[in-house]
Amino acid sequence: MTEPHSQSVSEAQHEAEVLARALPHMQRYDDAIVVVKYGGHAMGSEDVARTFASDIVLMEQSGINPVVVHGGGPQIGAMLSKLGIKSEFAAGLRITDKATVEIVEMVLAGSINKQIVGFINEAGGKAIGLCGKDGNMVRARKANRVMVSSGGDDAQEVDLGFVGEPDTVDTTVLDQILGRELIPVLAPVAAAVDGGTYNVNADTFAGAIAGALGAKRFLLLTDVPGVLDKNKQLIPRLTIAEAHALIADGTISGGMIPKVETCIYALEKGVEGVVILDGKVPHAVLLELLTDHGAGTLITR
Ligand SMILES: Nc1ncnc2c1ncn2[C@@H]1O[C@H](COP(=O)(O)OP(=O)(O)O)[C@@H](O)[C@H]1O
Ligand SMILES: CC(=O)N[C@@H](CCC(=O)OP(=O)(O)O)C(=O)O
Repeated sequence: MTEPHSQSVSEAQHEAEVLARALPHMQRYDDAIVVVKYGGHAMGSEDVARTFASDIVLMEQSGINPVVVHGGGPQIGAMLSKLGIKSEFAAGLRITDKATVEIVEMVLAGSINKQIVGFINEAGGKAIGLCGKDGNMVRARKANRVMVSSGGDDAQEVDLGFVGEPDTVDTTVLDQILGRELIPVLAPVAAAVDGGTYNVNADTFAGAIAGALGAKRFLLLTDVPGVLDKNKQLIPRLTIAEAHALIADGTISGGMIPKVETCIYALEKGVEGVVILDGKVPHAVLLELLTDHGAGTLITR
């Protein structure tokens, strides 16, 4: 046998061993619902988005029921600036006036949603793009005003406009879709309880969906390796109590606060485990679900 041939046999053997090691993980998640929040920063390049889409199809083919909830903050920002509409954030949430909510709906429920649906379908899946309005899935109430400090002592109360908090989640449509080889892809736009449209933070929307579906795992794909400690080192595991302590001492700040709070909400609603991980790492979801070492920060009760 020549050297190159023996090498390729051993490589193939290695690949077979990797596949075999995935079996117990596949069995653990057989028929389980896994909600994956795909953040706007994690979308990165088209190559990364296509790899993500094929991983979602592989999950579905392995007997897992994936539910994708996507964000698109940077993409909304780009469209608003193209149109000359100024946009500001308060407490990590976009202050959303009437003109902005129309663009948010257009970008999230329109272009981004259909792009992800397209990539999943090109990878051999059958994705269905929906937003919270479809089938009355998520109804939202107006978000509370938030306190924003302007540097000095004088904190100001800010009205976020058309920003909503999930009020009720009706899973009828998702119950019809899941378990039938279909992959729901959800945009975080919701109907207002009193009519109209609300812009909902994608993490919050995904947490509400994961909680209502009683998902086994809730994965949040972002642009950092997970929750980092004060020395910027990855914290592989956290309990709810430890997460609260890290928020209180300032280790967790900015956009990571609503993310971790959403994780805590989902865990309290019965989700077994929540993982925050880097969506820009190729095959991040497969690494987490189907390998022994997992990825990111796992938060459990
Ligand atoms: N302890 C921490 N560990 C990791 N990231 C943190 C931490 N504290 C604050 N952050 C910030 O949170 C950001 C992630 O939140 P966000 O930008 O809202 O993500 P996404 O757009 O994916 O929803 C990180 O890029 C980082 O700047
Ligand atoms: C109220 C609010 O802030 N909504 C977000 C919705 C999109 C989102 O959350 O996208 P990421 O996950 O990519 O950040 C926004 O307008 O940007």
